[in-house]
Amino acid sequence: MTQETAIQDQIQGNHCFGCGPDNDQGLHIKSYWTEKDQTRCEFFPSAHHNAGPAQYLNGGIMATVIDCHTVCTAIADGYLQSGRAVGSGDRIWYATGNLDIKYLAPARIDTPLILEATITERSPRKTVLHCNLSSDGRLCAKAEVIAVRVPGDW
Ligand SMILES: CCCCCCCCCCCCCCCC(=O)SCCNC(=O)CCNC(=O)[C@H](O)C(C)(C)COP(=O)(O)OP(=O)(O)OC[C@H]1O[C@@H](n2cnc3c(N)ncnc32)[C@H](O)[C@@H]1OP(=O)(O)O
Repeated sequence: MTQETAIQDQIQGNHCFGCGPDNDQGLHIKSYWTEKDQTRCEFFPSAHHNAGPAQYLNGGIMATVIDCHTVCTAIADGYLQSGRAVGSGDRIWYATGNLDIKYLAPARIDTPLILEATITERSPRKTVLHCNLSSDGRLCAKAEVIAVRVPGDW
């Protein structure tokens, strides 16, 4: 279940700091389906995304990329569950209801992050996802996210 076009590039008018193609100063993450209910994102940190020590990545940036990768996965899944192409017709939109992160090890600023999300539960109003964030072959954070469906004009 691989695809060439990122989920984010199939959705119009997204100004989100983490995932919006329409945000000039954003992180511009890109997420792709890998298997049924699973997506992957590779993110290259910039030098100014530091934590206190210059060699490590800021935890808020880690939270942002996890948030955006998982919520975009929930949005894409919402379209698929409705039998529609992602981004087609009336907007299907989810917001973060809960983001529970465990920071397990520091992530280096000069190494790409790999995010792997899995949908673990879905209902008409919410989607629950697990996400692992790895860097340099090491699991640096794991998260549980609840994405809640909101109206298209949210
Ligand atoms: C011009 C065109 C533009 C198009 C553009 C498209 C852009 C497309 C890409 C965007 C990608 C964004 C990626 C970043 C995502 C963000 O950063 S969003 C910003 C951060 N989040 C927020 O600001 C959300 C603020 N909170 C809220 O708005 C509301 O509290 C919520 C979360 C929508 C929930 O609303 P609600 O009416 O309380 O929901 P409710 O019906 O009571 O609950 C529904 C279900 O969710 C559960 N739930 C609700 N809240 C929670 C919670 N906090 N914790 C746990 N469970 C919860 C409930 O238990 C319930 O579960 P079930 O009973 O069904 O099992």
